[in-house]
Amino acid sequence: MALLEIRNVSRCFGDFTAVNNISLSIEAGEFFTLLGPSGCGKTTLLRMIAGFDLPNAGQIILDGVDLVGIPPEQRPVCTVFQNYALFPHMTVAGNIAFPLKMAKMSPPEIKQKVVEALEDVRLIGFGARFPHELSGGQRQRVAVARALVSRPKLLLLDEPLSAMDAKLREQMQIELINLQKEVGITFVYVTHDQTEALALSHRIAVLNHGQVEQLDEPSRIYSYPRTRFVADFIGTCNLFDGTIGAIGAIGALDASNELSEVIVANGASDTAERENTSGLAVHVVTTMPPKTPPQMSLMVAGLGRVTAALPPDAEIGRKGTLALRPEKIRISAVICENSADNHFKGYVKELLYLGDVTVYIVQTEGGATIEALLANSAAGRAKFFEVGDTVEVAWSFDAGHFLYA
Ligand SMILES: Nc1ncnc2c1ncn2[C@@H]1O[C@H](COP(=O)(O)OP(=O)(O)OP(=O)(O)O)[C@@H](O)[C@H]1O
Repeated sequence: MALLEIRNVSRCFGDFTAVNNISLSIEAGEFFTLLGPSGCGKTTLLRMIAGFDLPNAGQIILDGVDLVGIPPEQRPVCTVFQNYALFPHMTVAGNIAFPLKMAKMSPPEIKQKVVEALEDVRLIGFGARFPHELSGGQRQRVAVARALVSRPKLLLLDEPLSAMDAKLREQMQIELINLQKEVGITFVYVTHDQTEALALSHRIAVLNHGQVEQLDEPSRIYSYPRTRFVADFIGTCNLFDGTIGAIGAIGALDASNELSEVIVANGASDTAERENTSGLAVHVVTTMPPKTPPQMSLMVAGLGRVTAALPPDAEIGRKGTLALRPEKIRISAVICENSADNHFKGYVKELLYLGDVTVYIVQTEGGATIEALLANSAAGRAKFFEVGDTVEVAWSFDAGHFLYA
């Protein structure tokens, strides 16, 4: 059984449903993140785990015990907030010792545990300082130490780094990863920052309108978003609405016959009539090397025919979205023909120089807008193209990810 089981939990405020029948499990030792835009319900869910709020329906089970009905201070759960919430009149050591004093631990034991906690967050030597004598990063480390000192089963962190500048945030992210590994306590982390979620988490639940849209490892969330919302919310993504025009290999897809029901079976060498899932007769036309991944062509406004990897349950005429990350797109000057599966001529409409990379917004001849990302360091050049340059954008058939949503 998982350490934390959230079963069919809902929370309504009047007519408004902030958390809508969420179920998820978190394993012991996981760094688990609730990620979503403002108002998606992540803090409400966290508050219910902590006991500061109660669900209207559902169960929250920690280590086999239903927490609903148990007051916050009796739950083996601690929370770290964005604003640190340290006692200003107490020293660092006093702040960290506070929950141990409340638990009536003996003074020598408290002293020992405070030293260990200061070690955990690399603040040895800071015990006698007051919070106002610390930097933001140091204050948050004290808050984490105070939350961890009583060794809760679960540490909840509500946007703990959002008040920090980018550089400090990155440093604190590394510290949190290392700390979680060292202490082995399960972290449930709330953030609206997708890069933070990708960097920190073992698994991420992406929330939208009070529901989980996708629960997965960071790399899968990024590379295989399950919905259009996830593709759009995590990183930057070109999203092309398309209709499946043909199913088969690139060579066999006849441009003059876009809606033909052509199927090329892997390894098939004969010509034969088959039936597709809708019961229609389809024509097997050619031999494919056994390892060639199945493909399809999509009809996309502004681009025309786009070749893509064949998703499950593909059928001619079915609509969906091709999600294509900007870094998967290549740009070249239109001098020689590009041999990639998909290549379109256009011009650079806009660009954004970001130092290490440049974002190019390319308008294709057909009228589509495509965002591409190029690393600048490779050729030691600041930028490869200028606004107005004629270019070709290209990507391989398996660079994108097709969604039915
Ligand atoms: N006590 C409350 N009374 C009424 N509505 C509430 C209450 N608490 C939260 N809400 C609403 O529930 C929704 C979810 O709020 P929640 O704080 O969980 O969002 P969030 O995803 O954490 O957003 P943020 O990142 O902005 O904190 C919001 O629309 C919010 O206005």
